[in-house]
Amino acid sequence: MPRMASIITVSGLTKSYASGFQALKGVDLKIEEGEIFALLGPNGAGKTTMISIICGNVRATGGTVTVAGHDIVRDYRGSRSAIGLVPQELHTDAFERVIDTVTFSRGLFGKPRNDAYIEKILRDLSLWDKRHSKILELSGGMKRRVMIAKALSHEPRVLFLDEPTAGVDVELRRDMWKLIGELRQTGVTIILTTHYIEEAEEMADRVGVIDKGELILVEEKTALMKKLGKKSLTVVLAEPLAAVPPELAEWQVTLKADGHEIEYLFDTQAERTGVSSLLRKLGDLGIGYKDLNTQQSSLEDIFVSLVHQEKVA
Ligand SMILES: Nc1ncnc2c1ncn2[C@@H]1O[C@H](COP(=O)(O)OP(=O)(O)OP(=O)(O)O)[C@@H](O)[C@H]1O
Repeated sequence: MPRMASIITVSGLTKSYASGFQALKGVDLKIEEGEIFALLGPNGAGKTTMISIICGNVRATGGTVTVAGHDIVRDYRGSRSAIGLVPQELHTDAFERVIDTVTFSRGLFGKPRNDAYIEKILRDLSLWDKRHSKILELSGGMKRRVMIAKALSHEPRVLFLDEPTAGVDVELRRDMWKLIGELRQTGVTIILTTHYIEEAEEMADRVGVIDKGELILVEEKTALMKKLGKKSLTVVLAEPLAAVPPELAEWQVTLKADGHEIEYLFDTQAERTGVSSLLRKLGDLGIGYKDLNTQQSSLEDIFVSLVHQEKVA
Protein backbone atom coordinates (compact mmCIF):
# COMPACT_ATOMS: atom_id res chain seq x y z
CA MET A 1 0.00 0.00 0.00
CA PRO A 2 1.43 3.42 -0.86
CA ARG A 3 2.16 5.67 2.10
CA MET A 4 -0.68 7.98 2.78
CA ALA A 5 -1.27 10.78 5.22
CA SER A 6 -2.90 9.93 8.54
CA ILE A 7 -6.47 11.09 8.76
CA ILE A 8 -6.93 10.06 12.38
CA THR A 9 -4.29 10.21 15.08
CA VAL A 10 -5.04 8.75 18.50
CA SER A 11 -2.41 9.30 21.20
CA GLY A 12 -2.35 7.91 24.72
CA LEU A 13 -6.11 7.60 24.81
CA THR A 14 -7.56 6.54 28.15
CA LYS A 15 -11.10 6.22 29.43
CA SER A 16 -12.31 5.46 32.93
CA TYR A 17 -16.05 5.33 33.38
CA ALA A 18 -17.66 6.83 36.49
CA SER A 19 -17.80 3.32 37.95
CA GLY A 20 -13.99 3.39 37.98
CA PHE A 21 -13.85 0.85 35.19
CA GLN A 22 -10.94 1.49 32.85
CA ALA A 23 -12.25 0.83 29.35
CA LEU A 24 -9.21 2.19 27.47
CA LYS A 25 -5.69 2.01 28.85
CA GLY A 26 -3.57 4.25 26.64
CA VAL A 27 -4.30 3.59 22.99
CA ASP A 28 -2.07 4.92 20.18
CA LEU A 29 -3.25 4.52 16.62
CA LYS A 30 -2.91 6.21 13.26
CA ILE A 31 -5.44 5.64 10.50
CA GLU A 32 -4.28 6.33 6.96
CA GLU A 33 -6.48 8.19 4.53
CA GLY A 34 -8.34 5.89 2.16
CA GLU A 35 -7.79 2.63 4.01
CA ILE A 36 -10.26 0.16 5.41
CA PHE A 37 -9.29 -0.50 8.99
CA ALA A 38 -10.96 -3.24 11.01
CA LEU A 39 -10.99 -3.02 14.76
CA LEU A 40 -11.41 -6.47 16.23
CA GLY A 41 -11.99 -7.44 19.79
CA PRO A 42 -14.10 -9.61 22.03
CA ASN A 43 -17.20 -8.23 23.73
CA GLY A 44 -16.40 -5.44 26.12
CA ALA A 45 -12.89 -4.89 24.72
CA GLY A 46 -13.44 -1.15 24.29
CA LYS A 47 -14.27 -0.84 20.59
CA THR A 48 -17.46 1.15 21.00
CA THR A 49 -15.86 3.32 23.68
CA MET A 50 -13.03 4.22 21.33
CA ILE A 51 -15.31 5.02 18.42
CA SER A 52 -17.63 7.02 20.65
CA ILE A 53 -14.71 9.13 21.84
CA ILE A 54 -13.42 9.78 18.32
CA CYS A 55 -16.93 10.75 17.23
CA GLY A 56 -17.34 13.07 20.20
CA ASN A 57 -20.14 11.15 21.93
CA VAL A 58 -18.07 10.10 24.94
CA ARG A 59 -15.44 12.23 26.67
CA ALA A 60 -11.96 10.74 27.06
CA THR A 61 -10.22 10.73 30.43
CA GLY A 62 -6.80 11.34 28.91
CA GLY A 63 -4.92 11.53 25.62
CA THR A 64 -5.67 13.30 22.37
CA VAL A 65 -7.38 12.56 19.09
CA THR A 66 -7.28 14.52 15.86
CA VAL A 67 -9.50 13.88 12.87
CA ALA A 68 -8.51 15.46 9.54
CA GLY A 69 -6.27 17.77 11.54
CA HIS A 70 -8.99 18.86 13.97
CA ASP A 71 -8.61 18.18 17.69
CA ILE A 72 -11.79 16.40 18.78
CA VAL A 73 -12.16 18.55 21.91
CA ARG A 74 -10.85 21.99 20.91
CA ASP A 75 -12.29 21.78 17.41
CA TYR A 76 -15.24 19.50 17.87
CA ARG A 77 -17.21 20.89 14.94
CA GLY A 78 -14.33 20.47 12.53
CA SER A 79 -13.62 16.91 13.56
CA ARG A 80 -17.24 15.90 13.76
CA SER A 81 -18.05 17.17 10.29
CA ALA A 82 -15.23 15.03 8.87
CA ILE A 83 -16.89 11.91 10.33
CA GLY A 84 -19.87 9.83 9.34
CA LEU A 85 -21.04 7.33 11.93
CA VAL A 86 -23.21 4.32 11.24
CA PRO A 87 -24.20 3.17 14.70
CA GLN A 88 -24.90 -0.39 15.77
CA GLU A 89 -28.59 0.18 16.29
CA LEU A 90 -30.80 1.38 13.51
CA HIS A 91 -32.48 4.48 14.79
CA THR A 92 -34.34 6.67 12.44
CA ASP A 93 -37.92 7.83 12.22
CA ALA A 94 -39.92 4.95 10.79
CA PHE A 95 -42.54 7.23 9.20
CA GLU A 96 -40.10 9.47 7.43
CA ARG A 97 -39.33 9.05 3.76
CA VAL A 98 -35.86 7.98 2.69
CA ILE A 99 -34.93 11.13 0.80
CA ASP A 100 -36.19 13.42 3.55
CA THR A 101 -34.30 11.71 6.35
CA VAL A 102 -31.05 11.75 4.36
CA THR A 103 -31.48 15.39 3.30
CA PHE A 104 -32.26 16.33 6.89
CA SER A 105 -29.11 14.60 8.18
CA ARG A 106 -27.01 16.74 5.88
CA GLY A 107 -28.72 19.86 7.19
CA LEU A 108 -27.82 18.92 10.76
CA PHE A 109 -24.19 19.48 9.86
CA GLY A 110 -24.97 22.94 8.54
CA LYS A 111 -24.09 21.93 5.00
CA PRO A 112 -25.87 23.75 2.20
CA ARG A 113 -28.48 21.75 0.35
CA ASN A 114 -27.05 19.66 -2.48
CA ASP A 115 -29.68 17.58 -4.23
CA ALA A 116 -27.25 16.22 -6.78
CA TYR A 117 -25.01 14.81 -4.03
CA ILE A 118 -27.94 13.25 -2.17
CA GLU A 119 -29.08 11.67 -5.42
CA LYS A 120 -25.59 10.29 -5.99
CA ILE A 121 -25.38 8.58 -2.62
CA LEU A 122 -28.91 7.21 -2.90
CA ARG A 123 -28.04 5.82 -6.32
CA ASP A 124 -24.70 4.42 -5.08
CA LEU A 125 -26.55 2.66 -2.28
CA SER A 126 -29.31 1.37 -4.59
CA LEU A 127 -31.86 3.43 -2.68
CA TRP A 128 -32.88 5.82 -5.44
CA ASP A 129 -35.93 3.79 -6.44
CA LYS A 130 -36.98 3.71 -2.79
CA ARG A 131 -36.42 7.39 -2.12
CA HIS A 132 -40.11 8.10 -1.54
CA SER A 133 -40.67 5.01 0.63
CA LYS A 134 -41.20 5.34 4.33
CA ILE A 135 -38.41 3.75 6.37
CA LEU A 136 -40.84 1.25 7.90
CA GLU A 137 -41.65 -0.09 4.44
CA LEU A 138 -38.06 -1.12 3.80
CA SER A 139 -36.36 -4.46 4.34
CA GLY A 140 -33.70 -4.77 7.04
CA GLY A 141 -30.94 -4.54 4.45
CA MET A 142 -32.42 -1.39 2.93
CA LYS A 143 -32.75 0.17 6.39
CA ARG A 144 -29.06 -0.40 6.94
CA ARG A 145 -28.36 1.29 3.63
CA VAL A 146 -30.41 4.28 4.75
CA MET A 147 -28.24 4.52 7.88
CA ILE A 148 -25.16 4.58 5.66
CA ALA A 149 -26.72 7.19 3.37
CA LYS A 150 -27.44 9.37 6.42
CA ALA A 151 -23.87 8.96 7.63
CA LEU A 152 -22.55 9.99 4.20
CA SER A 153 -24.98 12.86 3.73
CA HIS A 154 -22.57 15.59 4.85
CA GLU A 155 -19.64 14.30 2.74
CA PRO A 156 -17.44 12.98 5.56
CA ARG A 157 -13.88 11.85 4.91
CA VAL A 158 -14.09 9.04 7.42
CA LEU A 159 -16.91 6.57 7.81
CA PHE A 160 -17.27 4.55 11.01
CA LEU A 161 -19.30 1.38 10.83
CA ASP A 162 -19.97 -0.12 14.23
CA GLU A 163 -20.69 -3.83 13.74
CA PRO A 164 -22.12 -3.28 10.25
CA THR A 165 -23.40 -6.80 9.85
CA ALA A 166 -24.31 -7.82 13.40
CA GLY A 167 -27.33 -10.07 13.31
CA VAL A 168 -27.82 -10.09 9.54
CA ASP A 169 -28.00 -13.17 7.37
CA VAL A 170 -25.11 -14.38 5.26
CA GLU A 171 -26.47 -13.02 2.00
CA LEU A 172 -26.98 -9.55 3.38
CA ARG A 173 -23.55 -9.66 4.97
CA ARG A 174 -21.96 -10.36 1.58
CA ASP A 175 -24.04 -7.53 0.11
CA MET A 176 -22.75 -5.15 2.77
CA TRP A 177 -19.17 -6.21 2.12
CA LYS A 178 -19.59 -5.47 -1.55
CA LEU A 179 -21.10 -2.12 -0.74
CA ILE A 180 -18.29 -1.20 1.65
CA GLY A 181 -15.78 -2.18 -1.01
CA GLU A 182 -17.52 0.15 -3.45
CA LEU A 183 -17.59 2.99 -0.93
CA ARG A 184 -13.85 2.86 -0.53
CA GLN A 185 -13.56 3.54 -4.27
CA THR A 186 -15.01 6.97 -3.52
CA GLY A 187 -11.92 7.68 -1.40
CA VAL A 188 -13.64 7.64 1.97
CA THR A 189 -11.64 6.11 4.82
CA ILE A 190 -13.53 3.28 6.48
CA ILE A 191 -13.17 2.07 10.03
CA LEU A 192 -15.27 -0.85 11.03
CA THR A 193 -15.62 -2.74 14.25
CA THR A 194 -16.57 -6.33 14.07
CA HIS A 195 -16.36 -9.57 15.85
CA TYR A 196 -16.92 -11.48 12.66
CA ILE A 197 -13.32 -12.19 11.87
CA GLU A 198 -14.32 -13.24 8.38
CA GLU A 199 -15.45 -9.68 7.83
CA ALA A 200 -12.02 -8.30 8.61
CA GLU A 201 -10.40 -11.02 6.56
CA GLU A 202 -12.56 -10.13 3.60
CA MET A 203 -12.51 -6.36 3.79
CA ALA A 204 -9.68 -4.82 5.74
CA ASP A 205 -6.34 -3.43 4.61
CA ARG A 206 -5.20 -3.33 8.21
CA VAL A 207 -6.41 -4.93 11.35
CA GLY A 208 -6.17 -3.73 14.94
CA VAL A 209 -6.91 -6.09 17.80
CA ILE A 210 -8.15 -4.56 21.02
CA ASP A 211 -8.51 -6.53 24.22
CA LYS A 212 -9.32 -5.25 27.70
CA GLY A 213 -8.78 -1.65 26.68
CA GLU A 214 -5.40 -2.20 25.04
CA LEU A 215 -4.53 -2.29 21.39
CA ILE A 216 -2.49 -5.46 21.39
CA LEU A 217 -1.68 -5.52 17.69
CA VAL A 218 -1.95 -3.40 14.53
CA GLU A 219 -0.81 -4.92 11.29
CA GLU A 220 -1.52 -5.13 7.59
CA LYS A 221 -3.90 -7.98 7.16
CA THR A 222 -1.92 -9.94 4.60
CA ALA A 223 1.30 -9.56 6.58
CA LEU A 224 -0.49 -10.66 9.71
CA MET A 225 -1.89 -13.75 8.13
CA LYS A 226 1.46 -14.64 6.64
CA LYS A 227 3.38 -14.00 9.81
CA LEU A 228 1.12 -15.75 12.22
CA GLY A 229 -0.41 -18.20 9.82
CA LYS A 230 -0.18 -21.82 10.74
CA LYS A 231 -1.20 -24.80 8.76
CA SER A 232 -2.54 -28.01 10.06
CA LEU A 233 -1.85 -31.35 8.50
CA THR A 234 -4.39 -34.08 9.07
CA VAL A 235 -3.25 -37.64 8.52
CA VAL A 236 -6.15 -40.04 8.14
CA LEU A 237 -4.90 -43.33 9.49
CA ALA A 238 -5.47 -46.76 8.01
CA GLU A 239 -5.97 -48.18 11.50
CA PRO A 240 -6.96 -46.18 14.59
CA LEU A 241 -4.39 -45.55 17.31
CA ALA A 242 -5.16 -45.73 21.02
CA ALA A 243 -2.50 -43.15 21.89
CA VAL A 244 0.16 -41.04 20.25
CA PRO A 245 3.31 -43.20 19.98
CA PRO A 246 6.15 -41.73 22.09
CA GLU A 247 8.34 -41.69 18.97
CA LEU A 248 6.20 -38.83 17.64
CA ALA A 249 6.80 -36.62 20.67
CA GLU A 250 9.00 -34.13 18.82
CA TRP A 251 6.18 -33.19 16.42
CA GLN A 252 3.57 -32.49 19.08
CA VAL A 253 0.77 -34.15 17.24
CA THR A 254 -2.69 -34.75 18.60
CA LEU A 255 -5.06 -37.61 18.01
CA LYS A 256 -8.47 -36.74 16.61
CA ALA A 257 -11.61 -38.53 15.46
CA ASP A 258 -11.39 -41.36 18.02
CA GLY A 259 -7.83 -42.15 17.06
CA HIS A 260 -8.52 -42.26 13.32
CA GLU A 261 -6.65 -39.04 12.59
CA ILE A 262 -3.44 -37.38 13.59
CA GLU A 263 -3.25 -33.60 13.49
CA TYR A 264 0.03 -31.76 13.18
CA LEU A 265 0.24 -27.96 13.39
CA PHE A 266 3.17 -26.36 11.66
CA ASP A 267 4.48 -22.93 10.90
CA THR A 268 4.27 -22.17 7.19
CA GLN A 269 7.17 -19.71 7.45
CA ALA A 270 9.58 -22.18 9.07
CA GLU A 271 12.48 -23.41 6.99
CA ARG A 272 11.68 -26.97 7.99
CA THR A 273 8.03 -27.57 8.57
CA GLY A 274 8.58 -31.08 9.85
CA VAL A 275 5.98 -32.52 7.49
CA SER A 276 8.21 -34.83 5.51
CA SER A 277 10.12 -36.07 8.56
CA LEU A 278 6.82 -36.81 10.30
CA LEU A 279 5.57 -38.82 7.34
CA ARG A 280 8.88 -40.71 7.18
CA LYS A 281 8.61 -41.49 10.87
CA LEU A 282 5.09 -42.81 10.44
CA GLY A 283 6.42 -45.09 7.69
CA ASP A 284 9.26 -46.29 9.94
CA LEU A 285 6.75 -47.08 12.67
CA GLY A 286 4.58 -49.02 10.23
CA ILE A 287 1.66 -46.63 10.72
CA GLY A 288 -0.25 -46.58 7.45
CA TYR A 289 -2.44 -43.75 6.27
CA LYS A 290 -5.24 -43.36 3.76
CA ASP A 291 -5.31 -39.66 3.20
CA LEU A 292 -3.58 -36.38 3.97
CA ASN A 293 -4.90 -32.88 3.96
CA THR A 294 -3.66 -29.49 5.01
CA GLN A 295 -5.55 -26.43 6.09
CA GLN A 296 -4.40 -22.85 6.42
CA SER A 297 -5.37 -21.18 9.68
CA SER A 298 -7.74 -18.30 9.33
CA LEU A 299 -7.58 -14.85 10.83
CA GLU A 300 -10.01 -16.27 13.36
CA ASP A 301 -7.46 -18.80 14.62
CA ILE A 302 -4.87 -16.05 14.83
CA PHE A 303 -7.25 -13.79 16.71
CA VAL A 304 -8.29 -16.48 19.16
CA SER A 305 -4.70 -17.40 19.92
CA LEU A 306 -3.72 -13.73 20.37
CA VAL A 307 -6.54 -12.93 22.75
CA HIS A 308 -5.98 -16.21 24.53
CA GLN A 309 -2.26 -15.48 24.99
CA GLU A 310 -3.19 -12.16 26.54
CA LYS A 311 -5.47 -13.89 29.00
CA VAL A 312 -2.80 -16.37 29.99
CA ALA A 313 -0.10 -13.71 30.33
N1 LIG B 1 -21.22 4.02 30.50
C1 LIG B 1 -20.49 3.05 31.00
N2 LIG B 1 -20.23 2.95 32.31
C2 LIG B 1 -19.45 1.98 32.83
N3 LIG B 1 -18.86 1.02 32.08
C3 LIG B 1 -19.06 1.07 30.77
C4 LIG B 1 -19.88 2.07 30.15
N4 LIG B 1 -19.89 1.85 28.81
C5 LIG B 1 -19.12 0.76 28.61
N5 LIG B 1 -18.62 0.30 29.77
C6 LIG B 1 -17.74 -0.86 29.94
O1 LIG B 1 -16.54 -0.64 29.20
C7 LIG B 1 -16.12 -1.85 28.59
C8 LIG B 1 -15.93 -1.63 27.11
O2 LIG B 1 -17.20 -1.44 26.49
P1 LIG B 1 -17.37 -1.22 24.93
O3 LIG B 1 -18.81 -1.03 24.67
O4 LIG B 1 -16.43 -0.15 24.50
O5 LIG B 1 -16.86 -2.60 24.37
P2 LIG B 1 -16.94 -3.19 22.91
O6 LIG B 1 -15.56 -3.65 22.61
O7 LIG B 1 -17.56 -2.22 22.01
O8 LIG B 1 -17.86 -4.44 23.11
P3 LIG B 1 -19.12 -4.96 22.24
O9 LIG B 1 -18.52 -5.70 21.11
O10 LIG B 1 -19.80 -5.85 23.23
O11 LIG B 1 -19.91 -3.76 21.87
C9 LIG B 1 -17.17 -2.90 28.92
O12 LIG B 1 -16.68 -3.67 29.99
C10 LIG B 1 -18.36 -2.10 29.35
O13 LIG B 1 -19.11 -2.80 30.31
